Amino acid sequence: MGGPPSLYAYDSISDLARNLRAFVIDAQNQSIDRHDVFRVAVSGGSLPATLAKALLQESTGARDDTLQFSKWEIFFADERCVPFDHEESNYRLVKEELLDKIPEQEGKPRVFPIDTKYLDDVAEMADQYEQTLVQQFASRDSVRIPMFDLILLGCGPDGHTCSLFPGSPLLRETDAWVLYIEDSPKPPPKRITLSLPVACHGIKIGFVVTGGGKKEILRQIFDTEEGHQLPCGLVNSLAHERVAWFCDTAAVEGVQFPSRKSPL
Ligand SMILES: O=C(O)[C@H](O)[C@@H](O)[C@H](O)[C@H](O)COP(=O)(O)O
Repeated sequence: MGGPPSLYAYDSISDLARNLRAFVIDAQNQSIDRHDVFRVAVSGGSLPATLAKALLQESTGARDDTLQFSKWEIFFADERCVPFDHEESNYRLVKEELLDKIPEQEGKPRVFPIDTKYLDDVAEMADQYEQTLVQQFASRDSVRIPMFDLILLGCGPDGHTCSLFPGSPLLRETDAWVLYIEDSPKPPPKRITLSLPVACHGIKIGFVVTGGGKKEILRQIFDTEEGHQLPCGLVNSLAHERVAWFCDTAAVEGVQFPSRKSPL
């Protein structure tokens, strides 16, 4: 039995971004001290923009406020099966919101996009990305399942995360690391996603959720038994205290589960 996840709520997006920055840099420093690399998985949706607000702020120069992007390896928690330059591409979003704006002196991360050259064969796309993860994780650490240093996720209004949707058979997968879906309820229909065990296998997992449109689903996820069965609720139940939720006050309105301010 692990402890409960942490729920942080802020009055403004800039407060949220400041605290998310501290959380990410703390995870970064611990990872670099541990194995000289920081392996992060990111999702799409509104997350890349909020993450960019957090990471592109000016540094105070202190170690606990310094990003070492040259030690970062960025992976994708999910991707929409569209070309890289398509407006729905998560890679494009992360690139335009964040990667292209990192100041040169902070170094360049290594980026591992989900290769979309097999657009007609989504099973092949998922296999290829699993091979990328095998090369980056298993060969180095001989692991049964990749362990990211940090996984950053969003929460859909139905409680989905990555491209793992409520009631999907994909939620029962225990073996494969990377899965595909061809009938996603959120467009576009074809998507690639980390499996639930991999999405829960981060040393730290951070959800970023903002706006009043999420308050009902957050209430379900945190305060009800049924909510624990939703994909986001399953991440909470499987990863326990390794999970931190960064929300604004609009998103947690009506949530009984106690929220706090500081992640560190
Ligand atoms: O590519 C995607 O669609 C996602 O990775 C998805 O899981 C997203 O994170 C949630 O739908 C939340 O999206 P919002 O933050 O935009 O609501």
